[in-house]
Amino acid sequence: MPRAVTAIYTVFSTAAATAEAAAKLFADTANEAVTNRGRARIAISGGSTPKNMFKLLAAEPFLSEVPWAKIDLFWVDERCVPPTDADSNYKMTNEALLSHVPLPAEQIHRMEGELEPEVAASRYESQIRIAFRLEGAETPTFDLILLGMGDDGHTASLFPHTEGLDELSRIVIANHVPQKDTWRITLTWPVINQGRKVAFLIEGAAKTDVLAAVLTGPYQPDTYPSQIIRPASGKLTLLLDTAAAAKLPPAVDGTGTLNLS
Ligand SMILES: O=C1O[C@H](COP(=O)(O)O)[C@@H](O)[C@H](O)[C@H]1O
Repeated sequence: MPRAVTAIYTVFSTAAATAEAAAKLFADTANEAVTNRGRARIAISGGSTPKNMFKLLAAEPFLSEVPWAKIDLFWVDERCVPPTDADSNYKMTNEALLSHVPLPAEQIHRMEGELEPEVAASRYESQIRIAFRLEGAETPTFDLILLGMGDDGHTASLFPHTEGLDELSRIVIANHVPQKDTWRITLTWPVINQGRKVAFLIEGAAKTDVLAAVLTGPYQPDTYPSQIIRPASGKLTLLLDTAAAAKLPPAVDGTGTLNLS
């Protein structure tokens, strides 16, 4: 039985407004975590969607508002390529964000996509264990996990019908993606669901149908891996543009709620 959660979606008229809301969520959550726990541990996604948010975070007013010195930044997933490759999630983030902000290098925890996938996954799991000071079977609770969604319904690097969807005990895995003839490194879904705040940032008409299937269709996480994201907090946040939200129940004053059971 999937966990019951409330999905709260906010719909913005432009991609720029969606990116600004995501940047605000990042800044507010980082400040809240630093106030409450002295540090903020945030995991970000790659692909193309978060680029505008990263550019906003690298400029005022967010540049001054974000407590960079107290943030540990992690990735939700990575492609198995070197950090200089055009496909690298790290490269995009470095160019749009990291090279412009005072985030200390030792607090930037990148996945080593250039290594053999299993090695990269196990090294990243160790890196997380050290950063979170985990003991034994403890798993990490990120303050914020920012997710994207592909037009095939994948999230993180949990693609439809891949073995990674069955992993329940590890923190990080190498996931073989036959449909792309490649490997990916990814946080596992139980770890994503343990995040204090878990939010999707989704834009564009290419995602309209799959988003409606994920939120309003039957529960088929093997086909639509994004459906497996049901945070333990009981709340799932989605920041959407009008195109992505076009087939969801209409939002009232920009916000809609769906009880996922
Ligand atoms: O391959 C990936 O795809 C998803 C979605 O990317 P987008 O380009 O459609 O925004 C992304 O969330 C993930 O991090 C990335 O590795």
